[in-house]
Amino acid sequence: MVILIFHRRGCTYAFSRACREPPRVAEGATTIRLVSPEMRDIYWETSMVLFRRHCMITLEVPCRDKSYQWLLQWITQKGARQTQHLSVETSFLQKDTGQIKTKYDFIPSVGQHFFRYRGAWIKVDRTREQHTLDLHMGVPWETVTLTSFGSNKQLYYDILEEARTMALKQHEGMTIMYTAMGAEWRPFGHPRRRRPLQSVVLRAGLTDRILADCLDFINNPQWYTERGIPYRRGYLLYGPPGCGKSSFIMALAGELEYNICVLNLSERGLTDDRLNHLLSVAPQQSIILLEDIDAAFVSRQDTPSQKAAFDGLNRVTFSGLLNCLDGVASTEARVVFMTTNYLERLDPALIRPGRVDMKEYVGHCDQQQVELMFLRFYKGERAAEHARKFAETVINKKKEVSPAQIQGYFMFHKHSPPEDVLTDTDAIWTLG
Ligand SMILES: Nc1ncnc2c1ncn2[C@@H]1O[C@H](COP(=O)(O)OP(=O)(O)OP(=O)(O)O)[C@@H](O)[C@H]1O
Repeated sequence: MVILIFHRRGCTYAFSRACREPPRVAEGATTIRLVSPEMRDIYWETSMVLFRRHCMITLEVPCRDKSYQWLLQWITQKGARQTQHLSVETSFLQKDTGQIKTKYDFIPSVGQHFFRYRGAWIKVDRTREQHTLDLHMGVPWETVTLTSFGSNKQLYYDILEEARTMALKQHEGMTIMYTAMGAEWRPFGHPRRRRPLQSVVLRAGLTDRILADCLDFINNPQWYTERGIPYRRGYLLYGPPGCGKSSFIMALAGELEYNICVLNLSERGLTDDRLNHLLSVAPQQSIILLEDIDAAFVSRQDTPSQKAAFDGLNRVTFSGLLNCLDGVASTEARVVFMTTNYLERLDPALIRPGRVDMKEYVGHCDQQQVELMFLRFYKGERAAEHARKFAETVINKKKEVSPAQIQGYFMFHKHSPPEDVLTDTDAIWTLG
């Protein structure tokens, strides 16, 4: 068999004349001069066809895949070269001061780009279908294809891992809120800075009790598997408005390093099937939050006319929700939080153990909560004494007061000395 060997761009290639074997880098080969430039081109083209067939590896990432955006951003960071074609992605970041900063990311636009990774050149083809839509998002269907020499799949695995880690790092210390769009979850708004758990002041022991229960649940999947119990846990926080139910769930998610998937059960078009699907594809490490759960359904005690008003709205049914909650089985911890202002309006079937494992009342302030809230707002030598006095005055008024009202009052007196805050307490109930 005749082996042809030639040298091109620093590499020496060899292939059989009969073209039955793929070309390979020849061991110990020396460059040979081919008789004419035409011959050289023919050999080169032939060898490249074979080379592509046998020695190129491509990875196709469709826009519906979770890693699609990560990958585009990673490629930009790695410095896609030989391209002047960029598209912009605008996002918002919350700084430590709470200020929102606008961030512009340039990502490779539709077309061809090249970058180098671990010594290998990689070609990026970002293509957009003109006639195919991603039906859920209503945007043209896109694909990114990476092509590189060799047959090492590990290269792509490493790229995807790096892209994922880089994307997660960007949101370190942040809580991402997801909302349901079609059949999938999409982040909405900007990722929020984690709220410290102790900034939500609940009755003594309540925060620790819920946190300990969540941690126990998350850290013991084995316990559930061994007993054949679905690995999920449901929580219900009920109580008057402005007492910290939503704020606590946000802060708890931050503490657990979870994100939050908010589901609006009253949404038209949220059918039982869609709900079921959404619950089973919720992002990893996320809390499913069903707020104001009482507003989504008519209770069994409601009048026929009230029930009729709900009919035909193409919404999730009560029995559909019960089934979905039962069916939320997944290999990783599934945490569902529900909130309501009206516990008595909830159907007992919804809050029976298994669907709701822990029910906690989050109510108006007691003296200790008022004191702690004061201390979170005012510092100084006499802060403890002022806090005690303020809390006594407020509680002695014998009127219900929510933490939101106390917070509003402190914000009104943001620039007042603590002494003034002690004298104007009636304003707590009259401010906005
Ligand atoms: N216990 C608390 N400690 C600190 N701040 C609180 C507390 N409760 C409420 N707040 C403040 O009051 C505002 C409203 O709170 P939040 O929305 O969490 O109340 P909620 O109980 O969920 O109300 P709703 O039932 O109306 O949804 C927030 O800005 C929050 O910071």
